[in-house]
Amino acid sequence: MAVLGPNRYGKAETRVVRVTRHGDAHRIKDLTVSTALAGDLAEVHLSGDNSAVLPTDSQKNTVFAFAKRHGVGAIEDFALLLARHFVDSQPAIHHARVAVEEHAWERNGAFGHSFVRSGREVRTCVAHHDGTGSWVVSGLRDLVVLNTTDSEFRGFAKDEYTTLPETRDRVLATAVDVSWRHADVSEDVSPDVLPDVSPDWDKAYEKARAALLTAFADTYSLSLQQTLYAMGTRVLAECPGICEVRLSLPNRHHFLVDLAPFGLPNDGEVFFAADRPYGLIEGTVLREDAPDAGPAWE
Ligand SMILES: O=c1[nH]c(=O)c2[nH]c(=O)[nH]c2[nH]1
Repeated sequence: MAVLGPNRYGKAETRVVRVTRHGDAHRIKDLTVSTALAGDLAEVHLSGDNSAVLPTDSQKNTVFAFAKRHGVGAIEDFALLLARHFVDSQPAIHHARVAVEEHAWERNGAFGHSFVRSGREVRTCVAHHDGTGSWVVSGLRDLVVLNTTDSEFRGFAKDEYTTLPETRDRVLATAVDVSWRHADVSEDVSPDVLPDVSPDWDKAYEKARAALLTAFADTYSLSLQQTLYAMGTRVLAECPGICEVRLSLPNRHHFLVDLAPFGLPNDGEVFFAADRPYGLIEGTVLREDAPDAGPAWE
């Protein structure tokens, strides 16, 4: 006998660009939005009764309509607005998860209407709402950083397969993929209304990003694991509203090239930047008194 397990459905990766026109000085928000709804959805799976199913096409349309109707400020507010809307408007839907990625653009010179896609990282968030509460995780990915010194890796365990030489000076590089959980998301659940009291998402983002970058640069690293912990603790120290930080750090290995065959020295000047395989260092840093995460990480 089979039974239906956990399930959800939605529209993945709706690409929406919202232009705001203030005279000649335009603004753009470029987002990828994914919705996922869960609730009383057994019948659609078991008997094919679609009466509880708001089509994923309608979910996509809602993203576009809300971008027009409410505008797009911080992506966390947009995600919460959508999540609350689906739960509040669909009797069968008891849980909504909305993930948003923001792709950064910069002004192209002094032109008000012209933009250059930025080489910056992608800003991310995931909002959950279940009718009684909301949870928000914010973050970023593809923040590529590199230190040319102040990184060692030695004293590690060795077995018969170990060939890695110990080093007291290496390049340390990674593409930061990080999410942080906000402890103090408003419980205001009124439909289509932004919460009265919500964290200043943009300020928290800039503070967390600055903390990550500073900790990466000023930590004398004995391992990427140690750097990960330093980055997580720095975010918690700088951002009181954040209670948990999850980091995923690929170790972008830079191998010193042997130039001796060409009669050349190589005193930490020429490296081979390998793309794979790569070490993947992952970890969570959280406050001792962090509240229960609920569905925040689902
Ligand atoms: O910072 C590092 N941590 C490791 O666990 C590891 N393993 C490895 O081969 N190089 C490194 N570097």
